[in-house]
This record gives sequence, structure tokens and C-alpha cells, in this order.
Amino acid sequence: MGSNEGKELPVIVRVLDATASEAARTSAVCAKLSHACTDPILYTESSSCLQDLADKTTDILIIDLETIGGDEALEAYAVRCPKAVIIAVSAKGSVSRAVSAMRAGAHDFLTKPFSLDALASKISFQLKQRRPVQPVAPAAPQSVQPVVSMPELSAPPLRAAHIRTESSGTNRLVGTSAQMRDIHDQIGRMAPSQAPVFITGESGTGKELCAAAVHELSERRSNRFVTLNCAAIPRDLIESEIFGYVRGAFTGAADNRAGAAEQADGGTLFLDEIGEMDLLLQSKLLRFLQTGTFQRLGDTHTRKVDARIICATNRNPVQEISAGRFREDLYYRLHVLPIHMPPLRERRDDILPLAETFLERYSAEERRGFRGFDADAEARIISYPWPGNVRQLENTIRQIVVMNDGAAVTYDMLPLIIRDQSSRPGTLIDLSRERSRVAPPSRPFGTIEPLWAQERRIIEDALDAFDGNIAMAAAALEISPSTIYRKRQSWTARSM
Ligand SMILES: Nc1ncnc2c1ncn2[C@@H]1O[C@H](COP(=O)(O)OP(=O)(O)OP(=O)(O)O)[C@@H](O)[C@H]1O
Repeated sequence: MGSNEGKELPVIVRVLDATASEAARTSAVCAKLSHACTDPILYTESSSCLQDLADKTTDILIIDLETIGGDEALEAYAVRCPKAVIIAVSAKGSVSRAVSAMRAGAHDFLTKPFSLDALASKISFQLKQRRPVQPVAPAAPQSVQPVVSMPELSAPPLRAAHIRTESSGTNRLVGTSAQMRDIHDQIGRMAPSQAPVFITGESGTGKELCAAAVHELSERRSNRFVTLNCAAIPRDLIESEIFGYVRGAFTGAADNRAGAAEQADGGTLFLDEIGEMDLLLQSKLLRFLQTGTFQRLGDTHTRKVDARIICATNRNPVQEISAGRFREDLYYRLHVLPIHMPPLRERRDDILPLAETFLERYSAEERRGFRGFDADAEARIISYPWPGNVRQLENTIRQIVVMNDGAAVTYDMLPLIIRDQSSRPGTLIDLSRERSRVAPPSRPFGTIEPLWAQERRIIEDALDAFDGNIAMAAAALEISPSTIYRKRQSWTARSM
């Protein structure tokens, strides 16, 4: 159901199950979906499935946990198809198994044997969640086109797993605070220019939305806005994701493929979390910015594209330069038109309009009757510090809407973390720090928990505290969600 310039594309379904007859039976679910499907692709072993997930578009992945060696292994599949609906199936169903499969990236879980109707209804529900919501009314001047919380499905054929293109909508940034009015003004002035835009700000402040707004208001809007999240892609794949590759460039490069730079020709290339890019690739990017030319990996042919670059980071770029992690010459090349997205706590006037926007959006989506907040809830929402910024506010309102119903959101409906100052995220993290501080001052070498394991424990504690919600956990830890994804990938790699 991916909408490609208004057209509905058939969904692409992949099924991985070591038992061929099971895979075939499962794939019959396509006949029960209200979306048109392409012929489902069946796999009986993991490696070819993993390869295709990395290289090709996937809308729905139905995956047997026994075939991949358990729920822990699921994450390696989920990171390769971040936009797909993933349904985990297993003959060994239990609540804890379902929970851990969903933490590892599944959207839903079914115990074998399951009925195709049950599977179809789970898939349809997830597809519905991802359907772009149409604007309700051309209401207030700053009114926004509702944002799809999950990316759209079914990419154009050339799109890589980590690359997202969008072509719809106008400026969707809600906010009438003085700071946001200033940002709207800056966006309006910067949009017509061809110069690079450099967006800074804490995680969840709306940097990606801001980049999209620059594109939407530019003459490039009829071409693609291509997002590449440098933190979500394994480092050794970033170059091929940006510049593409030719057949045979590396093991598994079965076809020629255009990278994000080529896909953004005539449009905008948004490099999110550019601070995560390694130094070697930074020098290649610099060359690309200086000349507009590049070569696909393994190619001798030089290509030229015209893509406007917008990049974003939640790190302090000047500190990154001093620490030797960011090339100064690249910084000056990119840092032409800077925009800083202030944290939500510094623009409190935006909190209520944002909360109301999300309440309206999610009430419509979840078919609830909420029309506003009562006085106590409103006061708490406005006074809460929102360390995870707009993303945390959005997730909180969504959670409230899913878990409750009524005409008004009341104080009691607010999650404990918001209601109770003493259980603020900072306190949570401090507690885990306290735990490590009470360790005896000198312990024999080998009894010290390695840093990565401590980090893992802290991150997993935070995930537990937020029922596995990565965005909320990241907000509480004051790191970006992609850092959590990356760390989890590295733990999986350690255990392989
Ligand atoms: N001003 C805004 N109006 C409406 N929605 C917003 C606004 N700012 C952020 N959001 C929503 O909050 C969420 C996070 O926004 P976005 O991804 O743009 O933040 P970010 O700064 O790029 O985060 P990160 O650094 O973690 O990538 C998104 O769902 C986005 O739609």
C-alpha cells in the first residue's frame, strides 16, 4: 500500500520458515488481505532472506523464530527492514516469548498453528497503522498535515532499506512560540537557496521535520527528499548506501544499484546523524560536495548529480571537531545555513498546541473520543521537562490514547513518569549509577563488569522501565533511538 505519488503499490511479502510447506501455507495469507500483494517470496533458510531484506523493499515479513534460532536473532532481520511490518511466529508461544520478540523488532506474534484469518487481521491492523492519514481540515494557520508515525510502506524500487523518500505534505512543524516562529522564518528564507543546511538540536526536537520543510518549500519539492540515517546503517554499508554500487563490487552485490545521492538528483539529500559518519567516508563526502561527482562502489565511471544537502546532528559539531571525530573542512562546507532546533523545555508555549495536535491525530486513528485535557493534566503536561522533546510528548499522548478513552485526558491517565517528579528519567538513570557506585573500591581484575555490559544493563533497564519503547528509553537516557539500535546490533554481534 505504499503510496508512490498518490498511486497504491502492491505490498511485498516475505516469509521465512525452514519448513517449506509451512512457508507456503503462511504465504496464502495474501489472499486474505485487503491490499494487493506481489507474489510472496518464500525462504527456507536465513542467509538469502537476510540478503534480500538488506537489498530489496519489504513491506511484510513473516518470520519463524525457530528457523532463525530464537527471538534474540530477530533484531538482525528487523534492522534490515525498518519499515516492514514484522510478524513473528513460533511453535513455542508464551507471553514472555511474544514480549521479547516484539522488543527485538516484531510488531506482533502468533503461536503455531495459527489461522490465516488471525494472521491476516494482525497484518491488516499493522498496515492500517502505517496508512498516511489525510488532513482533517484546513483549520488553523499553523495547522499541520498529520504525520504518519511510521514511515510509508513500499518504496520506489531502487530504494534501499535505510533510505526513505517522501514527497507529500507541506510544512508540518507545529509551534507558535517565538522560537518556532523564528524557525519558520529561517526555513522560509533558506528554502529557495541551493546552499547546504546544517540542523542541530537534541534528539526528538524535529530536525527531520525541519529538513523536510526546507525541501517542501524549495523548488526541488517535485523531486525526492531522500533521508539517510547515518547512525542506523552499519558503518561498512554507509558508503554504498550513499553512493550506490555496481554488480560484483562486493560479495552479494548481485545488481547495480543507485545510492541515496543519485536518488536525490534534482531533490534533497538529508543526511541525518551525520556525526556518526566515520572519517574516511567524511573525506569522500567532502569530495562529493566539492565536485558534485562520485563513483558507485566498484565503478570506474564518474557520475554527477545535483542534490541539495541538508544534514543534522544531535552532537555539538564544534566539540566533535576538537575531539577529532568530525573533519573541520567538511563542517565548513556543510555549515552554511545553520538552524538550531531548541529543546521543548525552552519553548513551553509549543507544548499544549503539540499535545492537542497529537491528541486529535491519535484519537482519530484509534477511534477514541478525546477532545482535550482537563486542567490538572494540562498543567502537568506544560510543566513537565520533556527530556525526550517532541518525540516523547508524541509517544506519551499516543500511549494515553491507546490505553484510555473519554472526552478529556485526566491527570490519572498520565504515565507515572510524567505524574511523579520523583520517578523522572534522570532519577532512573541515577539509580543505576548509584548501584555501580556502591561496588567495593578495589576488586580483582576480571570481576569488573566491562563497560559495554554496564551500558547494556543501563539501556535494558531503561527499556524495561518503558515497556520496551525505544524512543522513550532513548529520551530518558538522553541519547538518540538509533544509538540504542546500534548498541543492540553490537551486542548481537558479540553473541554470534
Ligand atoms: N514541531 C513539530 N510539530 C509536529 N511534530 C513534531 C514537531 N517536532 C517533532 N515532531 C514529531 O516528533 C518526532 C521526532 O521528530 P524528528 O524525527 O523530526 O526529530 P529529530 O530531532 O530528527 O530526532 P533524532 O535526532 O532522534 O533523529 C516525529 O514523530 C515528529 O513528527
